[in-house]
Amino acid sequence: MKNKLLIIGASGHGKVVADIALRMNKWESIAFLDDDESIKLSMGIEVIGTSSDVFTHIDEYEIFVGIGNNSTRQRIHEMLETVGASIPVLIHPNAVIGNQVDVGCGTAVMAGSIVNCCTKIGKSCIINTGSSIDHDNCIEDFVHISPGAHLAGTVKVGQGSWLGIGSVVSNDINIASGCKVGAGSVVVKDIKETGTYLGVPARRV
Ligand SMILES: CC(=O)SCCNC(=O)CCNC(=O)[C@H](O)C(C)(C)COP(=O)(O)OP(=O)(O)OC[C@H]1O[C@@H](n2cnc3c(N)ncnc32)[C@H](O)[C@@H]1OP(=O)(O)O
Repeated sequence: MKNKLLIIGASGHGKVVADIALRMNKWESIAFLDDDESIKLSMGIEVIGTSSDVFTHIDEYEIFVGIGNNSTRQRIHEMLETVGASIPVLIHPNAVIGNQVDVGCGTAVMAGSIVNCCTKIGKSCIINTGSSIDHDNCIEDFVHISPGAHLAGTVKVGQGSWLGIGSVVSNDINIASGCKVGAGSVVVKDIKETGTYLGVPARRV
């Protein structure tokens, strides 16, 4: 493990990621990269360059993508994997992680979230504040489970899907890849096709 952490993205999501890293107390120093060159400091943490500078830091830093947009995060995460960067998992000390839970590299698990036993979470996911993911779920790579979303047991969420804030997914449901589930929506049937789904019960729009 390297003792420095570099976070790509210094705005909202990146700051929450940095906050987790500070609380984990594993790294001697933390810095940001951000493509907005006007940002020099974020949360009191120095912005030391833009994302294209990442290659010069790979030997010295562990690197984490702190960008909320799923496809942008996927693109940068996959590039980092290609060049052999060391990518940590960030889990807030006040998250609850059950037995036999796997969490992939580049995933952030935020404060107050609960991941119950025998669940697999892929790489570069966001398990956001106060969400719950119950037993035997399979959350594929690059998924974002927004704050306060609740997933019952044995749910599968396909790659790159985004479950909006406060959404609910009933048990034994499969959600296809690349879907958006709107804020407060309730999924009670399998979602088989990529698309945007809203409402109670959630329907495609
Ligand atoms: C820490 C953080 O901040 S993490 C981020 C958390 N943020 C979220 O979870 C946001 C989730 N996003 C949403 O729910 C969005 O509304 C989306 C992505 C589902 C849709 O966004 P857009 O495509 O921009 O849709 P838009 O806002 O134009 O709305 C289209 C229609 O759907 C309706 N609508 C939008 N979202 C919802 C919803 N969640 N439930 C019910 N209806 C909705 C709108 O009222 C509008 O209806 P109208 O045509 O009758 O006026």
